[in-house]
Amino acid sequence: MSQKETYENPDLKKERQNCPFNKEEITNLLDGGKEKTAERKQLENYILSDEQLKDAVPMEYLSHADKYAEELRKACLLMHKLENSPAGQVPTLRALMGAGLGSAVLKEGNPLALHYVMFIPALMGQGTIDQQAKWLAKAYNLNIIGTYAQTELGHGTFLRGLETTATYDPNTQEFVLESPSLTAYKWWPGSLGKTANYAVVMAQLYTKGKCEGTHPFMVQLRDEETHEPLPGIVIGEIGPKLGMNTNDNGYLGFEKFRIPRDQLLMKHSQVLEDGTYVKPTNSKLSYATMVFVRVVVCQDVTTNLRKAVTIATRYSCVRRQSELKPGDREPQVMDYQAQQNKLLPPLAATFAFQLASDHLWNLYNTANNNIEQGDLELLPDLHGLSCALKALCSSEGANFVEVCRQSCGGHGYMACSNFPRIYGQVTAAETYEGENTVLWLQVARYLVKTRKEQTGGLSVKYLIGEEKGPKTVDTTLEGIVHLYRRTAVGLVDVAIAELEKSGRKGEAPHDAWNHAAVYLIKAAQAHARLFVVESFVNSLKVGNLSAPVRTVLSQLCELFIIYWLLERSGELFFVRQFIKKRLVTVEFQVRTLLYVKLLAAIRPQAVNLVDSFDLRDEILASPLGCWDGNVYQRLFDEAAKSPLNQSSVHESFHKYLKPLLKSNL
Ligand SMILES: CC/C=C\C/C=C\C/C=C\C/C=C\C/C=C\C/C=C\CCCCC(=O)SCCNC(=O)CCNC(=O)[C@H](O)C(C)(C)COP(=O)(O)OP(=O)(O)OC[C@H]1O[C@@H](n2cnc3c(N)ncnc32)[C@H](O)[C@@H]1OP(=O)(O)O
Ligand SMILES: Cc1cc2nc3c(=O)[nH]c(=O)nc-3n(C[C@H](O)[C@H](O)[C@H](O)COP(=O)(O)OP(=O)(O)OC[C@H]3O[C@@H](n4cnc5c(N)ncnc54)[C@H](O)[C@@H]3O)c2cc1C
Repeated sequence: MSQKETYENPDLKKERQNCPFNKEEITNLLDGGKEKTAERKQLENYILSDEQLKDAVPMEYLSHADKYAEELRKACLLMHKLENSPAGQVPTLRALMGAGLGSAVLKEGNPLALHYVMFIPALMGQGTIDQQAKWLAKAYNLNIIGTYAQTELGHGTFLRGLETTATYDPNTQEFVLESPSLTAYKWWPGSLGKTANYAVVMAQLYTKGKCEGTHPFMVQLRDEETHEPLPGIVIGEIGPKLGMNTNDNGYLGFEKFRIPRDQLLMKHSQVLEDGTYVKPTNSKLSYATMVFVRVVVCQDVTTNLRKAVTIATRYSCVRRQSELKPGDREPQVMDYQAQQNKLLPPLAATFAFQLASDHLWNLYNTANNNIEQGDLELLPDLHGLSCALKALCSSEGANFVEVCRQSCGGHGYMACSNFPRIYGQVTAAETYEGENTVLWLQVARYLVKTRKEQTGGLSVKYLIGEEKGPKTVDTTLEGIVHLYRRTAVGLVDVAIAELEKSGRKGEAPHDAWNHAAVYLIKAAQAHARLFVVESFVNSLKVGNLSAPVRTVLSQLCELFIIYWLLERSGELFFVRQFIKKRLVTVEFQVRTLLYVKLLAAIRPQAVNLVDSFDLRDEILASPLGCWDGNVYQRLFDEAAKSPLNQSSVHESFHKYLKPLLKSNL
C-alpha cells in the first residue's frame, strides 16, 4: 500500500501546470509582503519540525481529560520554544494563537489562548500604568495565567444584567466579590476550568450604597504554588462542547471574596480610598477588550475558511465520480458546475473577508491610538464595524465551511477530514464575543441613528445625504457595488419606516424596535456586505499587482459580489424602488449569465489559487487536502490508527455480542 515520497496525484499535477499567475505573488499579498512570507515559513519550520509537538495518536481517541493534558503539554512546550523563536516573540505568539500554525499543534483548542487573546489585552486596555507595571510583566513571563470572566449562567448578552457584585468596603479598602445566586456564577470563560490562576472579572461595582455598573477587576483564583482554589472561590470546568474542547471553559463563584481596592482596573474609572466613584469619559470603554477580540476573530475565521476551501478544492480535483459525457471516463467532481457553484464562492470569500478584516484591523489601531490620547471620535464606527464584520465573517464562514464539508461527500464527514474541528471553531465564533443576532441589532442601532441624525463615521457615510449613482442596470463592478449601496440604504429606510409606523400606532420605542427586528437585521447585514464588497473592489484599484494576479482577483471579486446578490435576491424586494422599475428581473438575468461564465473561467485556476494560500499539510491536518493528493492511501492510514483495528476481534464481542448471538431470542 505504500506510495513513494515523491508521489503527486496526476490530476493535481495537471491542475498545477500552466498556472497563469505567480502563486508566490498571492502568497506574499496574503502574508503582507515577501519578508513576512519568509518569516512565516521560517517559523513554521521551527515549530513543526519539533517531534515533541506531534500527536502520538489522533486526539479523537483520547478521553476528555487526556485531551486537555496533552494539549496543555504541547501549549507549555510551545511557550518554551518562544524564547528562541527566529521570528521574535510577538509575531510567534500571534501565529500560535490563531487558526494557522497554532492549530497544527493544538488541534482541540489552546488552553492558554484566553491568557493572550483576552487577559493580557484587558490588562493593557483597562489597567493604569501602575497596574500594568505590577501585572503585565508577570503575565508576559507566564508567572501568572489569566482569563476573562464576564459571562454568567444567567447572562451573557445583557451585560447590564450581570449579577456578580463587587462592593467597596472603605474600612479595609477592599472590594468584596459575591455571587448572590446560582445564575450569578461565571460560566464559559476559556482556560478557567483548570488552567488559569488569575482572571479579569467583570462585576457590578457598588460603592457608597450605589451601583455604578459593570467594571473589570483583577482577581487571583488559585494558589500560585499548589494551584488549589483560594478560600471563597468555587471553580470548575463546564464539560464537553461541540468543539474547542481543550480551551477548558469553566465556572466560577465568589463567596464574600476580598480583593484590595487597587485591583479594580482603573484606567477609565476609579474608586478613591473613601469610596468616591470617578466616572469614565464613556461608560462603554470597559467593553473595549471585546472590541479587540471581535476584530481578531474576523482574521481567525478567514484563516479557518482558507483551510476548509483548500481541503475541499484539492479533494474535488482528485475525486472522480459519475458520468458527465456518456461513455467517457468519470470526471473530476470539480468539473461539475454544481460543485464549482459550491466551492468557488467560498474561495472568493477568503479574499473578500481578508481584505475587509485588514481594513478593520487598521481602523482598530487608529481608533485605539486615539482613545489612548483621550479622543473617542472613532469609537462608534469601530464598534459598529467590528460587530458587523464579526457577525458576517463568522456566520458566512460557518455556512461556507459546512458547504465545503458537503462537497467532499462521505469522506468529508470523517473526523480526520478536519472539517468537524474547523466547523466547531468557526461556528463558536457565531456565539462568543457577542451572539451574532445581538451584534446585528447593535449595528442596526448605529445605522438608524446615522440615517436619522445625518451624522456618523466613515463606514456609514453613504447613509448621509441623497444617494448618487446610476439608477439603471450597470454591469461594471462599480455598477454592482452601487446596487449593493442602494439596497443597504433602502433597507435602512424600510426599517426606519417600520419603526415610525409602530410609533404612529402608539407603540413605545422599545416595542417598535422589537417589532422591526427582522427589517433591522436585514439592514445591518446589507451594510456589512456592502462594506466587504467595497473593500474588495477598492483594494483591486490600488496596490502593485501584476496583470495576471489582478485578472484572477478581479474574476473572484466579480464572482463573489454577484454570488451574494443572487443569494440575497429576496432583499431587493423589500426596497420598493427596485420593484417599481422592474429592475429585479433584468438584474437577475444579466447577473446569472455572468456568474456562470465566471465559474467556468475560475475553475481551471482553483487548485493554483488554494496552493497560493501556502498552507502546509500539518496545518490542513486532513488526508483529503494534502498537497500530494494521495487521498485514498492517507484515509486508509488514518483508519489503521483506530483502536478498534488493533485486534481482529474486540473484547466486547465476547462480553456482549457473542452471548446475544447465542441467546436464541
Ligand atoms: C499579546 C497578545 C498576543 C497575541 C494575541 C493576538 C492575537 C490573537 C490572534 C488570533 C486569535 C483569534 C481568535 C481567537 C481564538 C480563540 C478564541 C477563543 C475563545 C474566544 C473567547 C470568547 C470570549 C467571550 O465570549 S467574552 C464575552 C463576550 N461577551 C459579549 O460580547 C457580550 C455581548 N454584549 C454586549 O456587547 C453588550 O451588552 C451589548 C452591546 C449587546 C449591549 O450593551 P448595553 O446594553 O450596555 O448597550 P446598549 O444600551 O445596547 O447601547 C448603549 C450605547 O453603547 C454603545 N456600545 C455598546 N457596546 C459598545 C462597545 N463595545 N464599544 C463602544 N460602544 C458600545 C452602543 O452603540 C450604544 O450607543 P448609542 O450611541 O447610545 O446608540
Ligand atoms: C466557545 C465559547 C467560548 C466562550 N468564551 C467565553 C469567555 O472566555 N469569557 C466569557 O466571559 N464568555 C465566554 N463565552 C460566552 C459568550 O460570550 C456568550 O455565550 C455569548 O455572548 C452569548 O450570550 P448568551 O450565552 O447569554 O446567549 P443569550 O443572550 O442567552 O442568547 C440566546 C438567544 O437569545 C437571543 N437574544 C438575546 N438577547 C437578545 C436581544 N436583545 N435581542 C434579540 N435577541 C436576543 C440571541 O440572539 C440568542 O438567539 C464563550 C462562549 C462560547 C460558546
